[in-house]
Amino acid sequence: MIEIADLSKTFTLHNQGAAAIPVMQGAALSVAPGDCVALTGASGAGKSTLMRMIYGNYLAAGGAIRVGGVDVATAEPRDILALRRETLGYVSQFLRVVPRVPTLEVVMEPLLATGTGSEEARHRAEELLGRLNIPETLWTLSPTTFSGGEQQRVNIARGFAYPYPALLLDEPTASLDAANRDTVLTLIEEAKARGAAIVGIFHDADARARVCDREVDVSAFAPERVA
Ligand SMILES: Nc1ncnc2c1ncn2[C@@H]1O[C@H](COP(=O)(O)OP(=O)(O)OP(=O)(O)O)[C@@H](O)[C@H]1O
Repeated sequence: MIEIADLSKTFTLHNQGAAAIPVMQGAALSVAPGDCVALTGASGAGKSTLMRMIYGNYLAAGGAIRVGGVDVATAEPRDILALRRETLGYVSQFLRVVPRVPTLEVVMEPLLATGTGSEEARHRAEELLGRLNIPETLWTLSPTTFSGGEQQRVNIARGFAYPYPALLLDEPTASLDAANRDTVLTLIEEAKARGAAIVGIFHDADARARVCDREVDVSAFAPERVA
């Protein structure tokens, strides 16, 4: 479902005479439906960079990133937007929403965007918000003023509402209490059981052990240093 081959990334520092900093070379990764792969490696090794390249936020310098039938490394922006709508979900660490949109609509939106009827979308959103312990009194309010943990849980509800065939998870259990952490890990298990291919960054080693089938250390993709 996710196939990465010979992927490289260079950052260009425009404020320093366009200096080119290679940060990744020869990255390879293959994630089958139902598999969850954890990206590991020390801080700065390139976990977030790889994740952002898979989502199409960072441009690759070379190589291929196939998600479903689309090569994100070379796809047109409109094809990347279609891929994000129908195939590739991303649970980032922080919720970014349009102000004044109620929580329930924030969670329903990925379902409505892919043609699910509003009754069914509402039902799924209510189920997820309930499981993630967001009080019903908050559902009609915008999440912009919610606590950090509540915003994270709304973000997770939104990310798991639509059954994406591929999912990127950036520290989905960070700063959650034990009960909510358990719910998120169960949601990941359910996504795997329906065949989602998942790539995640999990600093929580126990969470990794529970839901991940493999670990890939991105330090192996560091460019060779010229001495
Ligand atoms: N815009 C940029 N310009 C230059 N270098 C960058 C830029 N963004 C990231 N880097 C470098 O790319 C490397 C990989 O960073 P990345 O954030 O992917 O690491 P990480 O493994 O996710 O780290 P952490 O666990 O701390 O989040 C780091 O050396 C970082 O300094």
